[in-house]
Amino acid sequence: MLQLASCRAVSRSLFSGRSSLLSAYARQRVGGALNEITKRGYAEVFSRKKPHMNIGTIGHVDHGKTTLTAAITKVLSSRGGAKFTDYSQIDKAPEEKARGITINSSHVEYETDNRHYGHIDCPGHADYIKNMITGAAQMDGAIIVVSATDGQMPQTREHLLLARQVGISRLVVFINKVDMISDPEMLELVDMEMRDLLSTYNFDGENTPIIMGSALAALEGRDDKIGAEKIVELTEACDTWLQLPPRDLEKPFLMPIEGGLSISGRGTVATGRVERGVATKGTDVEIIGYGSTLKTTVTGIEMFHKELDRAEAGDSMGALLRGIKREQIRRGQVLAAPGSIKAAKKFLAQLYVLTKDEGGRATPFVSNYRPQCFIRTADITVALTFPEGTPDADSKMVMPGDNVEMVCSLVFDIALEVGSR
Ligand SMILES: Nc1nc2c(ncn2[C@@H]2O[C@H](COP(=O)(O)OP(=O)(O)OP(=O)(O)O)[C@@H](O)[C@H]2O)c(=O)[nH]1
Ligand SMILES: [Mg+2]
Repeated sequence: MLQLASCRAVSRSLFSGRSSLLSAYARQRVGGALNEITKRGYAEVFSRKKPHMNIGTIGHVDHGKTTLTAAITKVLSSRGGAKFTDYSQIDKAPEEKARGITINSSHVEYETDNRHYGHIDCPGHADYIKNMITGAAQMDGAIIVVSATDGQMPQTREHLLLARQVGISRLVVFINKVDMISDPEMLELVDMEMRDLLSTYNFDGENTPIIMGSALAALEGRDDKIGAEKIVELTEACDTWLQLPPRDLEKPFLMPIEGGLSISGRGTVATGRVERGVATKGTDVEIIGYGSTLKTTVTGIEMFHKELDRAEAGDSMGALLRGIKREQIRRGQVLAAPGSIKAAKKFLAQLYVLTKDEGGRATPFVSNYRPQCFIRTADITVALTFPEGTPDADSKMVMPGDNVEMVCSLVFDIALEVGSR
């Protein structure tokens, strides 16, 4: 965990007559890992009648996150709150189909009576943890899926830890595949273990809602008692237990860029979730990070295939940018109000080194250790050294469990400010 202590020198609509920006976006899906806002929408103009919240599915590989995502859209679609998004529309890359696993995180949307949700289905496989972190970093709350047949597994624990680190404070648990378990004691055991594990990672283990059901039964429209009814219970638990975070509407606009694409005849779009502030058509912004700071103007905004006049903190959006080439946009940059934030390569950070039990390292490290550093959507190599004047800096070791201040040197500059995590 890393906290910046100080920065040193250290619709027929918008694009009239043409297909919408984000559907072109979904078609392009360059490099696979782009923020892929669904092309299915139920209205041309995005409605703000219900509060919007970003959630998603996390948990160990094969425990049923994608099946559950599809099942939620199916059950809510029967109540008019979603367009059904089938499993094959979520895991749709050829490699995902061939291997039967999620690699890229996918965005879907649905509505309950109380809220509009953007939902990111994350991969569980340990090899794709980068994509999970980028997905989770955009969530306000999450559903952790755990299979009743396996109970908690390594990525159940790792995802809880990472969820905590990216700032998710509440989760709902879905114990899946209960159709395969006949012994109720087994389910009780998984329930108890999950509550313990939640508490271990500083979530509220006692009060967190745990729903037991079968995502597959719900998706296949059978066994309603463990299928559809449990999905409804799950969405109700999300509505009541997951809290809408305060949105920073007053602060200068900032959107970490998750992806970019070019749409011929129209220009370049940057996508991501707005972290703070508000943008409208005509808002001037800077693109910051990985080199020079570029000045541009937002000329169009879409969210879930729908036109917006304004995007505000918490929204996942695509922003059409004037005079910007696709190559000038890169995941890890930010779009920000001019002058509100600067890029830096070198900074002093407060570090806490996780212990092995907490999901961290088993061994110490020394000066010049070069781990991967995640800052907003950026994923970048950093070299860690001791501050000037540290005695025996060359041989000094940092142990798991230590709290230390270290100088961080990134290989590229990234938008940073005091207090960044
Ligand atoms: N019996 C049973 N099988 C299920 C259930 N839910 C999911 N499955 C099966 O479990 C397998 C994995 O499901 P996925 O939804 O792909 O799992 P995932 O968590 O998204 O996997 P990754 O994204 O690769 O981590 C598939 O074969 C599903 O059909 C369930 O409730 N009961
Ligand atoms: Mg999946």
